[in-house]
Amino acid sequence: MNQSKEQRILNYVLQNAVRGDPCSVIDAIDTYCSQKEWAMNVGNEKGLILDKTVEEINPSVALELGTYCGYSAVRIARLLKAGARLLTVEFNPEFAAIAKQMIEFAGVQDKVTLIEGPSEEIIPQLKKKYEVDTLDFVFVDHWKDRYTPDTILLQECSLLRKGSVLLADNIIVPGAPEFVNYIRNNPRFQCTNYPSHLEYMKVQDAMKKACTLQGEHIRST
Ligand SMILES: Oc1cc(-c2ccc(F)cc2)cc2cncnc12
Ligand SMILES: [Mg+2]
Repeated sequence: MNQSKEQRILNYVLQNAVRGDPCSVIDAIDTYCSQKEWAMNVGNEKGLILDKTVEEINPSVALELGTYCGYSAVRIARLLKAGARLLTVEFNPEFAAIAKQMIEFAGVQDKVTLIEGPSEEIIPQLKKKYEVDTLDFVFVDHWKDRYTPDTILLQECSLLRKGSVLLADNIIVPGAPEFVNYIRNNPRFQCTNYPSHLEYMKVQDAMKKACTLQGEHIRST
């Protein structure tokens, strides 16, 4: 049976990157996906915006929605301080299997908990099953029609505190217009737009950062 694109990406990393070196894994994926086969990793241009946001927040607990091959999980985990952790959620079992190997090869497995399943089922489990109090940072990079419902669900599950930061990919392509409308008009969030380009392409894209101004449990008087 012929290999999937994601398996080919992993094989290229295993043959061209250095085990235990996250940067070499990131570079190998970017090289393969810019020269051989396009894939929906956040890529290096938007990846630098992700890096800056993670370094600014220096999160103790981070959540990623949409693991795919593990590119951004490795990108985030390599920047986490000792004892900090990333929970990453992937719905597609094939993608999750590739990401698990990618994360282990990069040597960041001790910082990353990969959870396979639909985000709407996993988010309500984070407090009890995954011992999360609140999330310092959320990277939103899964199916665009889940951006808004999952942002609402994070609030309903009291997972966002004052200062929690969401960073959403693909604001322009494929686009998340409903999410933009929701977050822009919500007084609970302070938004910042980061124009960029679609990974490995000369197509306009953008990321949106949303800072939580008040937590779920702190009701306005
Ligand atoms: O970064 C992304 C890009 C694209 C995508 C696909 C096809 C196309 F033509 C343009 C863009 C899809 C994504 C789905 N989930 C998460 N991230 C994604
Ligand atoms: Mg994306």
